[in-house]
This record gives sequence, structure tokens and C-alpha cells, in this order.
Amino acid sequence: MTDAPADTILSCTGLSKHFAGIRALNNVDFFARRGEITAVIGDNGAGKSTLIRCLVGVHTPDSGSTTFDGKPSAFGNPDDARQAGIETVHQNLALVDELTVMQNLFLNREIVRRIGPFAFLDRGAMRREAGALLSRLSINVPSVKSRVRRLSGGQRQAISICRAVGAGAKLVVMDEPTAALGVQETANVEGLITRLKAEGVSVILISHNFDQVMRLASQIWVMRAGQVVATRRASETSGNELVALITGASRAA
Ligand SMILES: Nc1ncnc2c1ncn2[C@@H]1O[C@H](COP(=O)(O)OP(=O)(O)OP(=O)(O)O)[C@@H](O)[C@H]1O
Repeated sequence: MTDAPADTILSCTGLSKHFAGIRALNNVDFFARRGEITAVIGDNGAGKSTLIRCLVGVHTPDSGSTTFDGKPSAFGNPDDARQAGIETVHQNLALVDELTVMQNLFLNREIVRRIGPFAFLDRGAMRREAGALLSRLSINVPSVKSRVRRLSGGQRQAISICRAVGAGAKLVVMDEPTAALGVQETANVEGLITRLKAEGVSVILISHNFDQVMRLASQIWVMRAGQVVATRRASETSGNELVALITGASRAA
């Protein structure tokens, strides 16, 4: 493959993974550059999610090596990846419906104030920080006190992404972030992804939406049957070429 460039934030070499007779990943080399949006595309079952899950500690690869932020990174579980600065925004959003926007943003990283031997949740500080984060990322929700179950799909997706940024992610991995959204909400979430990039956050985006990939990504990786079959700068490819690479009509590597 193309050698990983100096500004690589995450990479893997020779990554393989099988499940009970299915070779889901076969000797995959991949990299994502710092501060860029990197897309991974491919047909159903191509191995996109398995690749991402191996990179963020959900699956243990059978073989191969990975690096993150300049260091070897064999994450044993997603918490280790999170500690290192990788947040994953899943298709089935991990938000708690009955909690407020603020509570979701600070889930498992609540701000605590200590007075003598006592510890209190500092709701004022969390409200202020939540408000500042939403406004910095131009996310519109009725209030930080709104229950997440009252929000639209696009607002919920935005809160998930916002939580990743609030947690200090250097890299946010998104698996089909707009698959369930309408046109306007998709545009809002795409705007947010672009703002992450402007803030210097690196993004890996799995998407079936070619137009979206061409609009957002700088580098596009194409997978087929568990392998990377091509990688392209978005500026040097076209929707037609990507379709040909995905289906195997083009064998260019
Ligand atoms: N936990 C698992 N157990 C068994 N097989 C699995 C598991 N996860 C993935 N696979 C298989 O591995 C292959 C790659 O699946 P993967 O989900 O990575 O593809 P994908 O490109 O993300 O597809 P999609 O776009 O449909 O999500 C498929 O054949 C899939 O059925």
C-alpha cells in the first residue's frame, strides 16, 4: 500500500480477523491522517465495521499491528481506546434517553466539587461547560436541560458527536452517522463533522453515501471482501470510479 505519511494519527498493517470460518479482514493496511476526514467505503459485508472494531479495541485482531498517535496501540477494549483519545459514535447511539443533554454530555465524566471529605456533582459547572460546548460547535437544542428522548434524530447524533469532543477525543470514529436522518438533519450533521475538522479533530467516517464521502472526506479507502482494494484522495477520484472499485468492475489498486 501507500506508505503511511508522517502526519498519520492511526494506522494498521497486515490486520486480519476471522469469525468461525468467515474471513472478515484479510491482511489490511490502512492509515488516517491527523486533522483530516478519512472515509471507509464498501458494500455490505466488505469488512468496514470489523476494521474499525479492531482499531478501537472492540475486537482483537488475529494478526497485524496498529499505531495511534505515534505509538503502538493494541487496545484491549474500547475504554483503553477512549483513554488514548479515540471516541466512537455508533449507529445505535449510546445516549441515555431519560437523561438530559447535559447529563449525557457528562456521562461517566461528571464534574465533581469537593468540600472537605464530601464530594458533590457540580451541576452549575457542567451546565456552563455543556452550553459552551454546544455553542462552540453550533449545535441547536432547546436547552441543556432537555431530555434526550425529546430530541430529533439529528440532534441526538449531534449530542453523541459533541460528547466525543467534550471528552477530549483526538480522533472520532463514526459508523454511518446520517443513515437514519432526513435531508436537513443530514446537512446539519455534515456541518458538524466539518466543524470538528476545523477544530483539528481527526475523523474516520464509514458511509454508504458517495456524495457525502466526496463532500467531506480527504482520503477514501475502498474495501471489498475483507480487503482494502484501493485508496484515493477525494480530489482525484469520482463517484463512478468508487462504484467500480466497490463492485470489482475496476481492479485498479
Ligand atoms: N461478530 C461477528 N460474528 C460473525 N461474523 C461476523 C461478525 N462481525 C462481522 N461478521 C462477518 O464479517 C464480514 C464483514 O462484516 P462487517 O460488518 O465488517 O462488514 P461491513 O462492511 O461493515 O458491512 P455493513 O455495511 O453491512 O455494515 C461479514 O461477512 C459479516 O457477516
